[in-house]
Amino acid sequence: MEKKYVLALDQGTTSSRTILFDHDSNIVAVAQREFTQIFPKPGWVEHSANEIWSTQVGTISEVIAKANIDPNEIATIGITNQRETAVVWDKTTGQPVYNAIVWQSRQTMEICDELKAKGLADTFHKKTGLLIDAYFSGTKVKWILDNIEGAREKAEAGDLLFGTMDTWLIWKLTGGKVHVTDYSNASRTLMYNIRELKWDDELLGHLNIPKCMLPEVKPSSEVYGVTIPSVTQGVEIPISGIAGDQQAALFGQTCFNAGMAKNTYGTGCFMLMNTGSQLYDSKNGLLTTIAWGLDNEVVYALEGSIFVAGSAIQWLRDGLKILDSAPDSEYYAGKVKNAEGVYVVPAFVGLGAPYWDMKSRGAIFGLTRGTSKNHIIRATLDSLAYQTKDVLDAMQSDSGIKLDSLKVDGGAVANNLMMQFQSDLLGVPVDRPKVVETTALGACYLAGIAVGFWKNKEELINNWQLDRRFEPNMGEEERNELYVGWLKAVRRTMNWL
Ligand SMILES: Nc1ncnc2c1ncn2[C@@H]1O[C@H](COP(=O)(O)OP(=O)(O)O)[C@@H](O)[C@H]1O
Ligand SMILES: O=P(O)(O)OC[C@H](O)CO
Repeated sequence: MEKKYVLALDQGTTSSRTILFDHDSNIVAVAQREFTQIFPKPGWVEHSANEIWSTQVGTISEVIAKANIDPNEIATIGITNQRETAVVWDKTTGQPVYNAIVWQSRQTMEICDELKAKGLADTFHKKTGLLIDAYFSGTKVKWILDNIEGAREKAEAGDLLFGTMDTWLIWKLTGGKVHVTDYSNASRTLMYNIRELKWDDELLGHLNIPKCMLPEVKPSSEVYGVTIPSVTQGVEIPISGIAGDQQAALFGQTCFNAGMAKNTYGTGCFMLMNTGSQLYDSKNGLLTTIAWGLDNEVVYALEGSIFVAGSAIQWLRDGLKILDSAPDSEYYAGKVKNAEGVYVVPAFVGLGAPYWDMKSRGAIFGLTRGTSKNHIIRATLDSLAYQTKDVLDAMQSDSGIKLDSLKVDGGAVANNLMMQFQSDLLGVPVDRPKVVETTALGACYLAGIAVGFWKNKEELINNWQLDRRFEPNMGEEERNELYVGWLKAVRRTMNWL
């Protein structure tokens, strides 16, 4: 039967999505299921790996039914995922030994402090391109082995497996046969040497993690295995693409050349710049990471990771209950001229790039008797733009490359007011593509290339289409004044705990 489609599984922080794309990169059908966010203690964030699996597999059948296609028409599957989130499971029973510890979670802060106190920051940084921070998987795995009774003995006996969500899903999709990840996900674990492309024995020693529990690391585009028919409507479908969601979005935005960058506004906000074969050692708090492995080469990226972006809008909705829905934020924010001196610093789980302060916490500044909920909503939206300026400035300084426009994507870019403010604040145009599901698209491209559905990446460039360009419309003086206020506000949240 003619292969007409590629299926992308996008396992995000708040929902599992499956999207069916055709050969021209059009979305044919989407299914999405949210899952429980577990907050056992302040600053801790966990997910049930079994619920992640059940929501993801549920969306596969849903999408096939919605699109009304024969599953035999699906050429292949690409996987993309929230990165760093770590699960450890028993390879015989298939049961996780503990919840998945989410990238945002701060429960390994003490382990990080201990590693830093031993003077290991440079060693980890040189080998992994990362910093010692609770964000990355390594200390999460150590925490599970240290805290769950019997886990360390079992891990050492080879009975437990570790995976990020790509690895977990592929293991489940293949009926427990395949235990793999790709370079882009491995590069977020704090255990992978991004220069020598191997799990690093010295770092594993410092973290006390047995190597036998780690997945095999592969390029981002090759056939890793096939699904068991029971999960894909009675048909075996190859799985041939894997990338962490932010790297997948870089690929989906067709940022194939060094110097090209994108910014994704989802739960968090992540700016990545393709740096080709070059590894930049950031002087400004950015990470060096692997973008993808393809065509026998590894492409590197510079990354600015912002922990709280769209989730600050969710906080307005679910925490403060001053919004019914995230899109309503645009309406309320538009009722005021600007934030009128109010700044929201959403450091709910500390601050990521470029500050890297696990001990800062969120704050609202500049309140007066005239402050309304509209100002707070406006200032919360503005915080996405300010945080983006922080990382863009760092990136331009590190790379010496001045961007003449910024490609954006992710759920929150639907907000026109926020996009306009972003362009005003950066002083460069902001380009929003027609398909903002670039994460899923990137996974789809990587998978499609592996099986010849698309010839090569050059064929994909023409599929990128502009939806809207936001042009800057703010004077230099106003921009600087606003930004100075933001920097002052951020400084005051730091080292709070
Ligand atoms: N119109 C909007 N304005 C502002 N934020 C929005 C809007 N629509 C969605 N969001 C935010 O975008 C996020 C969802 O984006 P998505 O790319 O699906 O995230 P993720 O992949 O991290 O789960 C949510 O945090 C939500 O609050
Ligand atoms: O779920 P998202 O889209 O916010 O992405 C999470 C990141 O991969 C965390 O590093």
